[in-house]
Amino acid sequence: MGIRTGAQYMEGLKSRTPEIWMEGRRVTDVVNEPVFKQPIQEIARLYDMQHDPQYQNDITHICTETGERVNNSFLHPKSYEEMMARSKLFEIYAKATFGLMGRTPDFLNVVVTGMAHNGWFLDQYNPEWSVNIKNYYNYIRDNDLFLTHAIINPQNDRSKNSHGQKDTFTHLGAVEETPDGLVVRGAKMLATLAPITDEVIIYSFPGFAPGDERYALAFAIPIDTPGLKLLCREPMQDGKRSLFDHPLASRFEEMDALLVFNDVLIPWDRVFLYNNVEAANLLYPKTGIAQQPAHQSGVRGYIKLAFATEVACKLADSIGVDVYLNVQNDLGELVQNVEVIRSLLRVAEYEYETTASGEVMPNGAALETIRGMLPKMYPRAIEVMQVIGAGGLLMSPTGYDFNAPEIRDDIDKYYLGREGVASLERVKLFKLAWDLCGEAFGQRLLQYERYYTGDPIRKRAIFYNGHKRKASFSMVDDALSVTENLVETQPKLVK
Ligand SMILES: Cc1cc2nc3c(=O)[nH]c(=O)nc-3n(C[C@H](O)[C@H](O)[C@H](O)COP(=O)(O)OP(=O)(O)OC[C@H]3O[C@@H](n4cnc5c(N)ncnc54)[C@H](O)[C@@H]3O)c2cc1C
Ligand SMILES: Nc1c(O)cccc1C(=O)O
Repeated sequence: MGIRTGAQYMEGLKSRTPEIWMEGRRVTDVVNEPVFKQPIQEIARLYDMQHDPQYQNDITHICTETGERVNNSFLHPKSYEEMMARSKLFEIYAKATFGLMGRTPDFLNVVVTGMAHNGWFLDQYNPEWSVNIKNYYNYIRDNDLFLTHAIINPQNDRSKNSHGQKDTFTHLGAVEETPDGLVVRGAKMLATLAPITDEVIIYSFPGFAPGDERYALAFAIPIDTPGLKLLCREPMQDGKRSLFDHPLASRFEEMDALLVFNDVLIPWDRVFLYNNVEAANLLYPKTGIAQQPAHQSGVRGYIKLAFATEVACKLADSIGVDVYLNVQNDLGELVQNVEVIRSLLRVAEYEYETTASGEVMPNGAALETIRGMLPKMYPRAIEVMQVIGAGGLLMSPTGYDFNAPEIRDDIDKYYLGREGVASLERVKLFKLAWDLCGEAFGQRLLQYERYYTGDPIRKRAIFYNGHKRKASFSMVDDALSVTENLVETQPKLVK
């Protein structure tokens, strides 16, 4: 089959019956559910772009195995050119959502592609696992499926491991082995976009301890597998708020869900890892699913940071405050931050690494630096936007007010911006900014940038410890070398 259209993606959603709970009710018609309607359209647009002559050659390629056209996120990069073909796709998809949808299909496609092409790692433990993940990769590539994932345990008692929790099956664990597959029970979070996806893949960041064997799992199942419940958080837009008043929140709500597994049967051919703490801890670092997804999220984060910076600059210009030094200083800092991420991306791509199995990966240190800097830079961009917008962010009329003839003159007169900026233009800009820096929608985007890639504190500590292991500190040695034997040659202190 190969690439799908947006309509085929939506037909796929209609063909499934996932158990979705939101605001205390079952969601049975996800395509027509107001909360999901527009986000589905945004994802459908990404699928349609694969058929658009303007984008097709930049975001898809002909699969050498099947001869079908498939998305570039399924490329297993064996050259700089193939790595850059993925980078181009990441950028085009990110620009289509201003970087505000973090878990677009390309993200997990990259994860599964990485896992599937590093089967050597899984073969060390169980050769069936590498066959299963490779077959799964072929399946989602050839059917162009959209995945969600949940790799975090529910936030119960973080001072204890999974086997130390009060209830054995709070964290998702294996209950029993059957001839047909593995029965699992418990929960995982935080499956972004789960209600509007086709499948879910489960695995974990490193962190298992001896005794956690039953929780050391990696598998994938259809999102409507019997026994799987999706418990959604409170929606951040009800699908009825106008595009005028909420130009971003009304389009890009990325629903997050807790996944609850009630004795769900995972067919053996969908099990990629099981009952092995060492394998579960090494899956992430050893199969490239730390580095390769960080490329996609680095490009996406760059677009999102650049977008937020553009909004802050336009906001300041619209009310004439970017004539002042303090504002110029703040905006200059944001623009430089964007340049830092852009430069790090180029360095990551120019200084790519090739693995023993011939996989080309963007430079790990540069990607890890992006991973550590975006959680600081994006909140900074939002803070500057809030400081510049000041009270004006709370002082906007609604689209309905513009349509009220009795007050239209007042609106046009008192919501005017600087010379040349009509009230409609200024108000639309401030609404764009408010969605990013005021709404719950925008706060989620900020929290996303802090935590989407794991805990930045622990990731930065891992990065430092890795640096300490690898660095030579040779400059210190050089500087100290001139002072060798100084004590012996030191002239006696004569008072
Ligand atoms: C908007 C958003 C979308 C997300 N989307 C997804 C997704 O699609 N799929 C997915 O699997 N995950 C997703 N995540 C979850 C993300 O992976 C986690 O938020 C991240 O890994 C951090 O884990 P946590 O949120 O449970 O924080 P916790 O680990 O509970 O940390 C809470 C606080 O305690 C501290 N802490 C906790 N444990 C330790 C420790 N052992 N040592 C030191 N400090 C500790 C942390 O530093 C932090 O300050 C998403 C998160 C967000 C915010
Ligand atoms: N955040 C990630 C995820 O959710 C899955 C795989 C990798 C990552 C990552 O950022 O490294």
